[in-house]
Amino acid sequence: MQSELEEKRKMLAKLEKVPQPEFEGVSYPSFMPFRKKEAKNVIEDIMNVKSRDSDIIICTYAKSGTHWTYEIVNMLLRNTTELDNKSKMQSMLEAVEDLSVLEGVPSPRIMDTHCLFKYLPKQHKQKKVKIVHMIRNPKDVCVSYYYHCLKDVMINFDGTWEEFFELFMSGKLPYGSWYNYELEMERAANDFPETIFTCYYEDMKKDPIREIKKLADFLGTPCSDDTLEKIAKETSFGNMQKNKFDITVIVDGKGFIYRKGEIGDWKNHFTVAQNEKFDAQYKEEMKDSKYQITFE
Ligand SMILES: Nc1ncnc2c1ncn2[C@@H]1O[C@H](COP(=O)(O)OS(=O)(=O)O)[C@@H](OP(=O)(O)O)[C@H]1O
Repeated sequence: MQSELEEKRKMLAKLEKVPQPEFEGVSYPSFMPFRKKEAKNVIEDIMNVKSRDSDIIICTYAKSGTHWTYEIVNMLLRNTTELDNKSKMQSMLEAVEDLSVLEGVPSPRIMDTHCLFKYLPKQHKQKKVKIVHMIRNPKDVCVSYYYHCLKDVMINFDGTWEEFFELFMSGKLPYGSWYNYELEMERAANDFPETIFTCYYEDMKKDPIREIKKLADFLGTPCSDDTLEKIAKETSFGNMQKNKFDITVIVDGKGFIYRKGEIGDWKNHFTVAQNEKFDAQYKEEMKDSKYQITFE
C-alpha cells in the first residue's frame, strides 16, 4: 500500500496547473474529478455517496488540522496506537473520482471534506453519520493556507503574503470564506448535536489527552489512560512530521502538510494594520457566534 501512495505522489507531481473549478461562487483545488467533470457534477457525486451507519466524516475548513484529526480518529476506531502509513484519508473530493473504490472501503470508513456542510452526502442525516469538526484560529489558518497555496499544484497562486491575506479576507480562495464555512458548521452542530462533535485545534494542542478522551467518548471507543497517552504521543506534531507519510509533494520531493504545527504563527506574519483589519472583520462576522476563539 505504501508503494501505491508513492505512485499517487509521483502522479501528483506531474500534474499540470489548470484553471480553478468553480461552483456556486466557490472555487476548488483542481483535483482529478474536476479535470473530468463539471464542478456541479462533482459536488452532486459527493452528495449522492451512499452513507453507512458506521461512516465518520471529518469536516474542517482547509488547514485546520484535518490530517491530525484523521490520525487520531483512525487510531481510536482501529484500536491501534501507531500512525497509519498504509492507507490515506478518503478525501471526498478525490474519492468521487471512482465511487467503486469508496464503496469497497471496509467499514468504518473515515472520510474528510473541506466543502460546505450542505454538500455532505445527503444520507448522512438518516444514517446518523458521525461528524468530527475541528476548528482553528483563523489567523493561523490564513498563514498555513498561504504556504500551502504557494506549493500546491492544484491551486493557482504564486502571489505575495499581502495578496493572500486580502484573498482570505474576501473569501475568494479555494473552499471559499472561512466565516461561511464555520458559521454553517455552527448552525449544523445546533441542528444535529448528537452527530456533530466540534473540537478546537488549540485545545487539542494544549491538552491532547483530555481532548482525545472527549473524542473517544463521542465515537463510542473509550480507551484506557495508557492508550490515550500513547495516541497523544504518536500524533504529536514532531512525531507526525518525522514519521507520517505525506502524500503531497513539492519540487524538492518533500510533502507540505506538516509545516510548523504551532499556535500563533500569525504573529510572525500579520502587520499591525492587517491585524486590525482582521479583528474588525472577525468581530462583525462572528458577532452572533458561540465559538470561543482566542488569538494567542
Ligand atoms: N500533529 C499535529 N499537531 C499540530 N498541528 C498539526 C499536526 N499535524 C498537522 N498539523 C498542522 O495542521 C495544518 C495542516 O492542516 P490540514 O491537515 O487541515 O491541511 S489540509 O487542508 O488538509 O491540507 C498544518 O499547520 P501549519 O504547520 O501551521 O501550516 C500542520 O502543520
